[in-house]
Amino acid sequence: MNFFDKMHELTNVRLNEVQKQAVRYADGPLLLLASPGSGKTTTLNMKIGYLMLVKKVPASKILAITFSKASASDMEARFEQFFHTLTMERVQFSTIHSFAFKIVREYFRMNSINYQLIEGEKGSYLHKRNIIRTIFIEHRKIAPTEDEMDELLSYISFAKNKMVSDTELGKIDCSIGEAAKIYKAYDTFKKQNPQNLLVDFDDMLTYCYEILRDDTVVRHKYQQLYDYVLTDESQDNSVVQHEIVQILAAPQNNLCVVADDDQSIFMWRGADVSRLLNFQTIYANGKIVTMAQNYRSTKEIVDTANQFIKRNKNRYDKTMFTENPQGKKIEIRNMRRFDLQLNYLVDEIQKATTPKEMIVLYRNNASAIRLIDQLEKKDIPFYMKDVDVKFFRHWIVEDVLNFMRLSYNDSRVDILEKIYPKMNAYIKKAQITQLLASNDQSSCFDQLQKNIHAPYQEQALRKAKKLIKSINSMAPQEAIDVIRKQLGYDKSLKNVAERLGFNEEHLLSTISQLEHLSEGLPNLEAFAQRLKDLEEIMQTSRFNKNENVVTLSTLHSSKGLEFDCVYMIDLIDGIIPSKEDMKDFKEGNSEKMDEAVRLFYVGMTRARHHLELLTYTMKDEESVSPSAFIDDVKKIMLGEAVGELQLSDKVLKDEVVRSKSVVTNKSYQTKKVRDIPKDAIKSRDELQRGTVVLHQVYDQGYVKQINDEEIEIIFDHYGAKKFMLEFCLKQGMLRPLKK
Ligand SMILES: Nc1ncnc2c1ncn2[C@@H]1O[C@H](COP(=O)(O)OP(=O)(O)OP(=O)(O)O)[C@@H](O)[C@H]1O
Repeated sequence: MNFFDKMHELTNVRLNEVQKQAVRYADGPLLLLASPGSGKTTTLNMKIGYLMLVKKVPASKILAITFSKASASDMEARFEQFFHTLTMERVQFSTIHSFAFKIVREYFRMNSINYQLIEGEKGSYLHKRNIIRTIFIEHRKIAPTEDEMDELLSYISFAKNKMVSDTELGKIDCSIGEAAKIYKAYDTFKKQNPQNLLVDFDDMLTYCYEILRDDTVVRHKYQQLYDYVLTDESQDNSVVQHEIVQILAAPQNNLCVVADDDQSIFMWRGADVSRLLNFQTIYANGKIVTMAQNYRSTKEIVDTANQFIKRNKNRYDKTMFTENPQGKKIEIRNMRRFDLQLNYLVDEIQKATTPKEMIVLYRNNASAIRLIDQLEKKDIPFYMKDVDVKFFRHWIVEDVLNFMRLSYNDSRVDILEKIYPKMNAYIKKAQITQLLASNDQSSCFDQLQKNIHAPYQEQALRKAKKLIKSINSMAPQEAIDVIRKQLGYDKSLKNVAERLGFNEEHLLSTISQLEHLSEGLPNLEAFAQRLKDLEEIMQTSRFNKNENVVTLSTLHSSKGLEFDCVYMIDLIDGIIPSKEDMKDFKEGNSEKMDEAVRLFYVGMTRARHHLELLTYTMKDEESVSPSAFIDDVKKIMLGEAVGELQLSDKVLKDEVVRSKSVVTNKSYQTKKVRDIPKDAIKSRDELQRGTVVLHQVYDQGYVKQINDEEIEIIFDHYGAKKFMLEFCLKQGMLRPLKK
């Protein structure tokens, strides 16, 4: 009996002709282009079995590399299931990181180099985040916000993974001033003691690559160790990862690269799909086999997704097809309002007999907050993939809670100190400093009345005191409304967004989410408790993994999964595609738009039988436009040609007017660089001791000291602060005060 018949008998899987061809092709470089659901994991496993059982290759000579831990264990489990009766030998299934780290550890040991890992385990002073934070403060003279930290971490990781040279660092899109300098300082810091290196996850890859490149002994050892190298999910590999694989497979190049360029969605992490697109340039004798038969989804879903992805031009042209039955139509639901989408979804989940066959997909984690609130209220359990509790730690949430805390006791100057610039009481930093120094236990507002800095402050303080006291006995929803509108918090958010280039819409939507979460709660304590509870519910949802419950996931985390029913939600312009995707696209750069299309495609192809695309036209009293991708899908379903993307003008106009960016998981690429004001001070000659200036962030102040490198300004509200002069001039941070 031949190998394939035997496998059919044992596993009940009969490989198709293309899959067989991929299995048999053992010698030389092979790119196995696999459409979603085409059985790539199945084929890869069969190939390993074929190498061992037919070609008699010892398991120790085969290296199988995957991108994530989950796929390494998934491959191993499937291999075990297929072959446990046929062989006792075990193949090495590694993630690229664990394999690289093995080589690095061994090299360091041999050369008596000590190292310390600075990523993974939180809390230590020498943690990657802490080091970068300290360097940021040294350079920028101010602490980074959480968003800035995330953006900087992404930037550093991206540069490392893309192997960007020092001279090219400045060309990477990043809104953090001096990002390149911080990057270099971080790298230098890690290597300051060559006998005791600090190593983060990205360094494992870079060191591994450098060792393999430069150390002939180590390189030969590993090249001889493995006769066959196979890599899964290779569309997610970054430049440095591709380099490592390329060296390991040489010189015989018995390399099998399994990938789907249409599912490449980690460009923002440094994934480099061009390596796949240039496979036959890299390997002149490289063979490309396309596995396009989808075994997962109905014909309706496969055909629509296949047409949809063809919108992207820079890809291997393949036509996904299926022999599965036609199935139901893809449902497109355009609701009038966001909350109707929410109600509908909760209803659907509640009605489902096997909720574990259901997944809700969204682009941004923020989409899950109100959904889990509703699910919890209805006592519906769920499993959340890659839990992200950032929302509950957001500074806006902390601000609102601080307003509420102050309402219990307005003598708490420590709390007032955190929120005074965010309310319209004209309180200055110097006044807070005075309050902190005094031992007075009376109301902060009463104390401030004794020392007002302008006549108009008297009434403002009286009003603020009254409002803050009043919110204590209000229902939380009403209290938040007072904080937003009467205490001036919304206005302060708009100011922050304008000055720092934050996404105003995202800030307002965060506070508006909070307001919704407070609906129906009786008092402020209940509100604070509700936030804690929701965070805990989210965290503990991981224990529901194998239960009969619905799964919630970002589109990014859904790769590799399959479900009977898939609900893709919040499909509006501004989210998918995001404003940045649309803006770049209009300006002739389609990279980000192409990735958004792939993300949408990954979502669609998770569904076996039932796919619903949900959108709406109103959110938080504002009109929004259904995603341009929904129009595409509609046209495909009606058999119409898909033309130019019909992007919503409204979103783009808003973008221009408000000059703000959108939040997605791709922070380093999506932040918009703030426009430099026309009247910004550009020369050092315009500044001297005593010059009164307006700073983009801290408002009015005067120059206390200035030299060629630094400028120190005393601000009316924030006291003394030092800045790098060059940065201030280049970024237009200072403007002259108009008389
Ligand atoms: N030749 C075949 N005949 C029948 N079923 C098959 C065949 N090959 C694969 N399958 C089935 O198709 C489904 C999808 O296979 P697999 O999970 O390997 O796909 P995939 O290519 O890894 O998908 P994705 O890229 O979307 O994650 C599995 O249920 C698998 O058993």
